Amino acid sequence: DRPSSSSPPLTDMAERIGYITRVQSFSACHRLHSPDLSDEENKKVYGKCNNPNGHGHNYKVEVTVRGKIDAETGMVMNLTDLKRCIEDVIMTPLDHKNLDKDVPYFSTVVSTTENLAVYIWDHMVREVPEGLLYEIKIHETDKNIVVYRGE
Ligand SMILES: Nc1nc2c(c(=O)[nH]1)N=C([C@H](O)[C@H](O)COP(=O)(O)OP(=O)(O)OP(=O)(O)O)CN2
Ligand SMILES: [Zn+2]
Repeated sequence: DRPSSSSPPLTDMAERIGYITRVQSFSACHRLHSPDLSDEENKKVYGKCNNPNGHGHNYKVEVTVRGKIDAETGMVMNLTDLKRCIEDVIMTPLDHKNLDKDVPYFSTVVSTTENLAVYIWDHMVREVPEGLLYEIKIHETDKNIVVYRGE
């Protein structure tokens, strides 16, 4: 039977799932050079991005978490906490750095945006509450965008 207009609104007991995203930009330089290829092959594969002195990007990263909207707080997680995770995982180790020279991970892994997304995922997944990390999306340029979801 339909509740009368005077009855309190039905509390929605269904589990509601939300996706929240925080965006952060950072600047870094790199050179696309695979240790598994010869210098000639590197030049062939990466072209101008293999120039020895490297180049820079203003990367824009979108970190998305997915989870239940908490009935009491109304939050999937506090975006202030996500901001701190981004500071620790992205800004401190990557901002204004040379990815290949300042980040040990990229001393043996070519610093493509795909690999950068994997790096950020692997470190972010340890920082956010278990099971919540959904997606890392990186805009390397206005035209180049990479998505990684932990697969
Ligand atoms: N699959 C990938 N391909 C390329 C990557 C990458 O990370 N993954 N990265 C590069 C270079 O880093 C380069 O800086 C970006 O490529 P490009 O689009 O050529 O950059 P432009 O500045 O030339 O931008 P346009 O506006 O398209 O000219 C290359 N490939
Ligand atoms: Zn580049």
